[in-house]
Amino acid sequence: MSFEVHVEGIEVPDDVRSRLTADDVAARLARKDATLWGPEAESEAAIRLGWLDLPTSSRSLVEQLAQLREQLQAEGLDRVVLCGMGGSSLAPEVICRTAGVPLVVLDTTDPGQVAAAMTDLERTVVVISSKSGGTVETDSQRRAFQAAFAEAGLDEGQVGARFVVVTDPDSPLSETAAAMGARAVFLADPTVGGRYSALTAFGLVPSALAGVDVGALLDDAEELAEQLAQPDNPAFELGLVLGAAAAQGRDKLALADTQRGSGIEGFGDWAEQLVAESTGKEGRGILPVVLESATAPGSAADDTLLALVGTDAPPAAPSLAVTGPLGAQFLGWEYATAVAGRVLGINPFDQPNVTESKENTSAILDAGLPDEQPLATIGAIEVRGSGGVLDGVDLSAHDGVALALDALLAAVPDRGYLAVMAYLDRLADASAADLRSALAARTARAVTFGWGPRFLHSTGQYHKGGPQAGAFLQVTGAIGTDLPVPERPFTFGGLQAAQAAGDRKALADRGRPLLHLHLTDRAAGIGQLLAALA
Ligand SMILES: O=P(O)(O)OC[C@H]1O[C@](O)(CO)[C@@H](O)[C@@H]1O
Repeated sequence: MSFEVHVEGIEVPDDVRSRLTADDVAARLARKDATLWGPEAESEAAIRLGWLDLPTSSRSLVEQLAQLREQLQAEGLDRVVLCGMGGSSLAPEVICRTAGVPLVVLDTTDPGQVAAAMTDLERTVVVISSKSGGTVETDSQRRAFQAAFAEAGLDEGQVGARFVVVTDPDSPLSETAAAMGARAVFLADPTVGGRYSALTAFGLVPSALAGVDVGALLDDAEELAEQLAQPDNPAFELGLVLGAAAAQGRDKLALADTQRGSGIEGFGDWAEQLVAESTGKEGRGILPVVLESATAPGSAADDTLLALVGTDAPPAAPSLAVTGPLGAQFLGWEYATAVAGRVLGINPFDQPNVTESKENTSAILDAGLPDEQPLATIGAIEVRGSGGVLDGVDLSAHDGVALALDALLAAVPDRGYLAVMAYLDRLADASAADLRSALAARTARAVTFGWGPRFLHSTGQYHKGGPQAGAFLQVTGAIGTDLPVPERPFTFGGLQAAQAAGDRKALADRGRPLLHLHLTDRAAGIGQLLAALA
C-alpha cells in the first residue's frame, strides 16, 4: 500500500492552506528552497535539506553494504551492535524491528545495559554512529568495546576490524576511526541533520549489516519522492494537518503503531525524535506522545491529535491514519515535519536547547555531583528534590509514594503534560515503561515516557525549548556493578548520574515542577511505584 494520509475531524483552515499553496511551498520544498522558514533559519536550512535526495543518492550504499555483510558473515561476525544516540540509532532500530532482524542498539549510559551488550564478543561487529563524532555516550561506548575486545585477546588490528564507523566527513570520530584502523568508515551526507538521516548511511549501514534489504526501503521512499513537488501530495497534507492542529491547540501528537496494515514496529520512537526536536522551540511545538496502543490512556485528550501508523482507518475523530511502507513513512514524515515547521513559524532544523543539558553534564562531571539528601526513604524509593511539588505532602504517611505522585499530577498545568524520564536499563528495567499508562490513566493531561539519556536527544529539546507547561518525574536507580569508561575520568554510572543531574538543573532553572525518585533497588522500586498507581 502506498503512502497515504487519512484525516478525520481536523480541518485545515482555508487561509493556512491557501497561504501555503500560494507560496508554492510543496514545490519549493521539493527543490530545497532554504528560504521557506524565514531569514533567521535560512543559513541552517541551506545545509540541511539533503534528505530530499536520499532515495536516489543513497543507492550506491546498497551494493557496498551487501558486500561488507557477506565479508562479515564469512568471518562469523553475525551479531551487530549499534552504538549511537537519537537520530543515529532510532531509524535502524525501527527498520530492524519491522524486518524482524536482530540488532543490538546501545543508546544508553546505564552500566548494566552497556555490560549486557558486551557479550558474545567472538561474533560481534560494532557500528559506531555519530554525525558530530563528539557525542559523549557514543564515544564512551566505543571506548568500552575497544577495551573489551582487547581484554578478550584480540590484537590492535583485530580490534579495529571489529568496528564499522558512520560519521560526517572531518568529524573527530573520522580521525579516531582512522587511528584505530576501523574495518570500514562510511562518511555520511553532511547536508542531512541527525533526525532526518534515516535513509543515509546512519539508517542503512547498521540495518544492512544486520540483514535488512535496504534497497527496498529506498524504492519505497522513491515512489513518494516523485510526488513531493505537487501541492496535493499526501506528505504535504500531513504537514498541514500537524501544523494546523497544533496552532488550534491540539499540540500533543499521540503516536501508535498498528499491527494491521504495514506491520511497522516502533515507528513512534523514531517519529518522536523527529517531531519533538524539530518543532519544540521558541516556546512552541508539537509534543509527541508514544502510546502503547491506539486505545491506551491519553489517546483521546482534548489537546491531542491521535496518529496511527500502518492503517487506512482513522479511529474516532479527531485523528489521522498513515499507510505506506517504512521507507516512504520516513520521507513522508520528514517532509511533513518541515511543512509543519513552516505553518508554526519555527526552524525545523536546529535544536537550540539540547546543548544546555550537555553543558550541565560536563560541568557536573568536572565539579562532582550536587549533594542531595533524600526528603524521605519509603521502601526502595528515596524521594529527592521536588521544586516545591511536595510542599505540605506527608511523606511519612503509609501511602507516601502515592501522595507524592498525586502532588506531581496536580502540578501539571492546564493543557500541559507530565514527562516521565527514567535513567534506567531499558531491557532489565523494562517494566518502568508501564508508568506512562498508569499515570496517564490518572490525569486528563498528556503523559510521555522516555529512557534517559536517550530522550535528551528527542523530547529533551521540547522540554526545555517548547511551551513551559511540563511537570517532570525523574527516576534514577542504584547501580549494581559500575563500569569504567576507558581513558576517561568517569565511569558509566558517574556519567549517567551527571546526565540526570544536568537535566534536573536545566528544568529547575526554568522553575518547572520536578519530582526526583531514586530507586535503591530497581525492581522493588518500580514495583512499588506501579502498586502506588494501581
Ligand atoms: O549523531 P550525533 O552527532 O552523535 O548526535 C546524536 C543526536 O544528538 C542530537 O544532535 C542532539 O540531540 C540529535 O539531533 C542527534 O541525532
